[in-house]
Amino acid sequence: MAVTSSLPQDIDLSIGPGHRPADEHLAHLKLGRSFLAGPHAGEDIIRLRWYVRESDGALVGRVWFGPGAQGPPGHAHGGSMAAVLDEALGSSCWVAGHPVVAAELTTSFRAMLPLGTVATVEAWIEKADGRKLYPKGHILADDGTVYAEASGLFIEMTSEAFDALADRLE
Ligand SMILES: CCCCCCCCCC(=O)SCCNC(=O)CCNC(=O)[C@H](O)C(C)(C)COP(=O)(O)OP(=O)(O)OC[C@H]1O[C@@H](n2cnc3c(N)ncnc32)[C@H](O)[C@@H]1OP(=O)(O)O
Repeated sequence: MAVTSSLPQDIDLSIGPGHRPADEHLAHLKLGRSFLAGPHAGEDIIRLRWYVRESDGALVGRVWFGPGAQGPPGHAHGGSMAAVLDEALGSSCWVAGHPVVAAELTTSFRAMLPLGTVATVEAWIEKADGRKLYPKGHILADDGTVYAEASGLFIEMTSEAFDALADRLE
């Protein structure tokens, strides 16, 4: 069954009585926007390109965190960095021939990443044990500063599970 990718207009995220918007509590801070709550305009959240390093097969990315990726004022949301690392660690397995999904992901945030920064992502398979892959990765500034690093357990899909997913591609 194909998954539709059209933008739904009728998703109801309202909640029952006894709640008021958290924005009202935060309005005095003038945070403006956040990675998850938006508002988002166009494609100014994250842009990235993945590469495979020819010397060792590691996955390397160049990533830009835009205004829509905001967490703390002017800096990247931890979830935005975790999302990049999730995809990086998973993709390091896929490009090595292992179609995986994430089972566990541990992320350490080491330095705040200013919005507008272009950073480098690196990810590689640290260890493999049957269907269990243990990739690691990090997001680095051009001067070597580590913004965030991650390790995870990724499970290689069975051929039946992979075929079932392939059936859902549009
Ligand atoms: C080019 C394309 C690039 C794409 C990159 C994508 C990167 C993005 C990665 C993601 O974010 S994927 C989305 C988030 N992940 C999920 O939605 C996965 C949800 N979980 C599952 O689908 C299943 O739980 C899973 C496939 C992970 C495991 O189910 P299985 O039935 O295939 O495996 P099974 O339960 O037999 O477990 C196999 C082994 O893994 C272990 N295991 C499974 N899930 C675990 C878990 N969550 N934590 C720890 N260990 C786990 C399990 O104990 C067992 O260990 P042993 O072999 O030693 O007995």
